[in-house]
Amino acid sequence: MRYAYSTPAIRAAEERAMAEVGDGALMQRAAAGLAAVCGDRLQRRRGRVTGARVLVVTGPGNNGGDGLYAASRLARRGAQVFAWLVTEQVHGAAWRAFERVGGRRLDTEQTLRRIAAGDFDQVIDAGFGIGGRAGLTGDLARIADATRGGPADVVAVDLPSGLDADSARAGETCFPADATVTFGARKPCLLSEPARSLAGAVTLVDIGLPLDPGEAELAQWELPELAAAWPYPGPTSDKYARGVVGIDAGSAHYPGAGLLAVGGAVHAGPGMVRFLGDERAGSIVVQRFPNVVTAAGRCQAYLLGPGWGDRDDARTTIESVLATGLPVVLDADALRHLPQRRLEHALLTPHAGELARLLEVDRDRVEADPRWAVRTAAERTGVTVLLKGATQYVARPGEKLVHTAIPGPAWTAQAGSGDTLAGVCATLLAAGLAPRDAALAGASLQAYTAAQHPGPWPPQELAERFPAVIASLSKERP
Ligand SMILES: NC(=O)C1=CN([C@@H]2O[C@H](COP(=O)(O)OP(=O)(O)OC[C@H]3O[C@@H](n4cnc5c(N)ncnc54)[C@H](OP(=O)(O)O)[C@@H]3O)[C@@H](O)[C@H]2O)[C@@H](O)CC1
Ligand SMILES: [K+]
Repeated sequence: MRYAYSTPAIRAAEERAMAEVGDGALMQRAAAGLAAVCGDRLQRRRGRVTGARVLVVTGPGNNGGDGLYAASRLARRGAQVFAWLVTEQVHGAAWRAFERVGGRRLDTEQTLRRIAAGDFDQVIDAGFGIGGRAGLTGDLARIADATRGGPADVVAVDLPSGLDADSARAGETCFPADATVTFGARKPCLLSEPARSLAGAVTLVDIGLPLDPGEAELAQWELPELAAAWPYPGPTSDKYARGVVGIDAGSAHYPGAGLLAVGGAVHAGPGMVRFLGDERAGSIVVQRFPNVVTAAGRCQAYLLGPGWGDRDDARTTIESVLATGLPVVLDADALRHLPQRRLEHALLTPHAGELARLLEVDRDRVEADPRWAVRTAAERTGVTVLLKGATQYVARPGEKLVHTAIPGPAWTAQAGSGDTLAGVCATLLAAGLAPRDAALAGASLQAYTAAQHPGPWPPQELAERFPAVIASLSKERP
């Protein structure tokens, strides 16, 4: 599990740590970790650190201090180090250390000229860290622009300047990095798209911040969580132990949605799938999946909504399934017909547009603050909510911590992916997983499968790769 902490939590932990080890020690630990990563990257690119030309884009606060101290360490390994100052203000002790090793200050025009000439092997972005605000202005924006796409390896200190540490937003202007070295704990921006992609490969340096996962803002699943949650059958499992899923998806207008939802469910390993939707959709489903049953009967979880379109009995269908008290995934068109009361046993799986409609806000508001949106929806509806998208957030009512699924490539951003995912989640509910784990496991499986099989696979073909991935995951089980 990867945890991310908000800036106030990190600042509070920093104070506790500083009370113990004193001022300065944390920065030295940070600078040592940063210099190690920068040195390794130089070594890999050019064979050695000696002779490398390194520019530190130096901000006025401690982020700038980290960068200058790290550059001083690289200078002691033979690098030539330069600094461009964002303002005249600079961390005094770090600046003196930088000057002592022969570090040189460049003015803006010299810096831009050298960047344009491809003169630097590495640019250390030590503009702003957790004290930073979204967006860059003035000469710093020019320098970031000039560096972008050039030959220098860009290493961000703590987080890329121009990002807001606590937000998923990418901002209009920022300093995209090839790698980010972050201190003490990950920041929410480093786990949330679109900000996440601007940070490159993230290394977490332990500087001894006393942080408790109970204070975390975000928790991202990794393979061990997925493998541990996945319901592998035991030696005596029968189809009811594995779970029977009832799927009402698709319509005469959208018969494909039924097929896609069933495809997701079938390839996630249910005991049985009952197709309870439109008759024409049902005949296509059975042709493709003869193991699917169309007769009504015992189910252990349901999926309602994909490809329903407009349907007169939407509300009554939802109510009758809710009345069973069995777990249910409410997806797509079912989300337009939710009862106006707190629900139980349901998992809602909206994308940003559907969540915006649910919350009666603009889609921009959801995209600007997805954690707020998913938490608010969970509080209002009383059930677990999975917000689908480039980062997939899961919130439960009464819980501040928001989880995210294992991230995957944008190949899954296509029509039909949501239908498939809803089928997987329903299968996991039928197997007895709690809604939060079903949401995280379903979304993680789909993303991880797409990462293992990159390319424009249609969702139904990606689903056909689930079984092999599920089998291989068993190696990760505790
Ligand atoms: N936490 C820890 O344990 C440790 C933390 N460490 C390091 O300290 C970093 C935090 O340092 P920090 O508090 O000095 O703030 P920092 O990010 O350097 O910003 C400086 C000032 O810049 C300004 N400013 C911001 N954005 C701007 C913008 N877009 N355009 C223009 N100006 C802008 C803003 O001032 P304002 O304008 O708001 O008055 C802000 O206060 C942290 O990220 C890590 O690298 C490590 O040393 C190890 C231990
Ligand atoms: K930075």
